[in-house]
Amino acid sequence: MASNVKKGSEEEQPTSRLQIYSTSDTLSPFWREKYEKDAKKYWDVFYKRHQDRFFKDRHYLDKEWGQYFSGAGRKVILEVGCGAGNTIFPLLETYTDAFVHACDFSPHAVNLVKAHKDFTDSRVSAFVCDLTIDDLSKQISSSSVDIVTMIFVLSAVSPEKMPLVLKNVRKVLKPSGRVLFRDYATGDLAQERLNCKDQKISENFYRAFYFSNEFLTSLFKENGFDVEQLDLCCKQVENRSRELVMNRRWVQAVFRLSDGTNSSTNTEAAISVNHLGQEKIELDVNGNMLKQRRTI
Ligand SMILES: C[S@@+](CC[C@H](N)C(=O)[O-])C[C@H]1O[C@@H](n2cnc3c(N)ncnc32)[C@H](O)[C@@H]1O
Repeated sequence: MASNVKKGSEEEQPTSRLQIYSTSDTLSPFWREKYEKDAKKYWDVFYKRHQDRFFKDRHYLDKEWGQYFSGAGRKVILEVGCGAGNTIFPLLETYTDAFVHACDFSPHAVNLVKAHKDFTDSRVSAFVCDLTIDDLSKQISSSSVDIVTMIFVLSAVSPEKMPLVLKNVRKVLKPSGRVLFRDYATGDLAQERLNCKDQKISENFYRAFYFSNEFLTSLFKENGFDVEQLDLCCKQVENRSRELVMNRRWVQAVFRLSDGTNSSTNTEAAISVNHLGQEKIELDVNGNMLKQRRTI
């Protein structure tokens, strides 16, 4: 996180309503409607206020997914919910031939991307788009994208509307394309403690969805994707000055367009829990342990 966000400041404390979505929660109609109406506005205010200082550049992408970005030919990437560009600019730097489409429903976020020192029209097309409403194929040719990056964006969309995002993305993905996904997992400290600054989008506005393996697998399968890989990643982060041990959990996954056949065998083998630097546990689709091994 950017150093200008003060640790332990008033600003980080939830002062009002916190709405956490989970597969078992039901939102009251009032809050669902209010969130949907206000989400775009609040994210836009968030970027107006924090500019490009809140999220850190994501330098792990080539380490985690290099095999998908490299290879023959110019790769076309679509970053959905691009924010200030913390995913796209590290990618452009590493893969010097890549072309990136980047969209977000916050006009301020898209302007930050366009104002970035590494932005150039010949390599980036940045545009405003609400993924749940606007048809991506009006901006990008159908079946032309090699890789869609979905980094901490689907958790910002209400569960009822997630299928709309996946259907939208499907239109522009090549048949051989992949969706690279990373987002909050159930049991993340922010879900447990409800006071993490990551959750605060604006005054009185907090938002998150936490994915379970089962929910994520069904969501993508029901919308025409197969699971190629799915890891539950867990990391303990210690903050000595505040005497806190924080359990961060996120899901990292790769999806491809469904070929229409039943690929449950592949899916079972691919799903794993990865306690970083500690152990790797392979689960079947129902979360039962198949194998456990040390990774260090
Ligand atoms: C946590 S930020 C992640 C930004 C970026 N992917 C990154 O790697 O840093 C989530 C982003 O999703 C955007 N977003 C949320 N809902 C959206 C929607 N329905 N359509 C387009 N963008 C959306 C927000 O404006 C925000 O920029």
